Amino acid sequence: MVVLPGKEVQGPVTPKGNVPQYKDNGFLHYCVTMAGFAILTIVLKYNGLTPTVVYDRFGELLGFMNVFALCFVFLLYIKGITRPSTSDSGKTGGGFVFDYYWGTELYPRICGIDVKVFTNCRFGMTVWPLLVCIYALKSYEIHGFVDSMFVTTILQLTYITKFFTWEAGYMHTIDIILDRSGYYICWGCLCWLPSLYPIVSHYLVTHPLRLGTPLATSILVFGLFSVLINYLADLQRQDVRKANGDCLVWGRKPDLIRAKYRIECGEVRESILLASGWWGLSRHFHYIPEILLSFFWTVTTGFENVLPYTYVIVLVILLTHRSFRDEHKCSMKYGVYWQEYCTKVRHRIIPFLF
Ligand SMILES: NC(=O)C1=CN([C@@H]2O[C@H](COP(=O)(O)OP(=O)(O)OC[C@H]3O[C@@H](n4cnc5c(N)ncnc54)[C@H](OP(=O)(O)O)[C@@H]3O)[C@@H](O)[C@H]2O)C=CC1
Ligand SMILES: CC(C)CCC[C@@H](C)[C@H]1CC[C@H]2C3=CC=C4C[C@@H](O)CC[C@]4(C)[C@H]3CC[C@]12C
Repeated sequence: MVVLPGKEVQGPVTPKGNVPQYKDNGFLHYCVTMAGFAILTIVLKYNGLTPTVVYDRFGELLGFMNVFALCFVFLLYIKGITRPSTSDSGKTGGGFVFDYYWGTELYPRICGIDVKVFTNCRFGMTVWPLLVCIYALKSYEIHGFVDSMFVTTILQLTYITKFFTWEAGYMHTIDIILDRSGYYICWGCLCWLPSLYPIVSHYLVTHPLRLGTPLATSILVFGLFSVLINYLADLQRQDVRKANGDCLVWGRKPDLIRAKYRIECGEVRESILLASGWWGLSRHFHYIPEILLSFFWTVTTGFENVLPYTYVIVLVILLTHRSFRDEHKCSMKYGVYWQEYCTKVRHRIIPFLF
């Protein structure tokens, strides 16, 4: 976060009128981390050691991370009250338990390091691919090449690589602009994400399944297609806003709503809501390929056990709940303009159904 070069980018203006600054070096960080991991793995191998010790002692690591995260969240709670980094901070009035859960600061920084970028991107989203590689290595040590592990590894790594190419876009999501740095986001990214998100790879170490080339290839192709759609949808709204609507969407002039909103100091600003392309099919169409992808990387485990499907199930709940939270936020922010968008695009996630 500190040493690697990157373009300075700005996040969206906060309710208190602050404009957070970021260094866009996420993709470089990801490449350096993965290359570092590969080199260390080779060095360890030459010395008769292996990184798969992380798999063997994962319970202990997770136990430590839990204690660390709970203490860290408490320190953030104190910091937000006594030494906040910005004016987007303070108690909510909901009492200690709620403030501990929700956090007391939107953009805490410690020694110049943005805490949420660290916990969400540089820890949670970084530990995930490392664990996926470690579990794949462990499986290889025990069973040799297994196609189900190969397919799930490729799909998860492609998805995570996609995330890092788009990390600056993530700075515009509700995790960053709405959720404070408290138990929910912080413990979630330090403990919940590393234990739940790579669960399929963890499961396959002890439950290898030979799919055969036709099935493995089909799952891989469908999975890669799902990542592509999800990526294109996220990119579409970003590109339309960057071009201020002066561009083509699916070969046509885009259907736009120029939505006005007011920030807390009373200043009026304008933003674009895209009502065509992926964003004209439903208001959160991009959640469908996101869920399908997780299904494809999980179906590699077969249908014997529901355990590896935990992530897919949680994701369906999380994204449905998120669509409500996000729409509440947009409706508060844009008022009649959001209603206009909802009238044009009637369905929330599944076109013609929901
Ligand atoms: N695997 C996981 O655990 C999860 C993955 N994801 C993925 O992360 C990515 C981003 O998540 P997402 O929930 O979309 O979060 P975002 O916050 O990026 O999306 C919602 C925001 O986009 C803007 N917006 C909404 N509708 C439109 C529109 N029609 N045109 C232009 N802008 C619009 C609004 O922000 P504004 O205020 O700027 O107008 C809205 O708050 C997705 O790919 C999603 O699938 C998400 C959650 C969990
Ligand atoms: C405490 C728990 C019950 C809940 C924990 C929630 C968080 C760990 C997760 C909530 C939203 C998640 C994410 C949102 C969007 C993302 C973009 C995507 O491209 C990659 C995944 C992620 C960063 C994802 C990560 C976990 C959450 C922050």
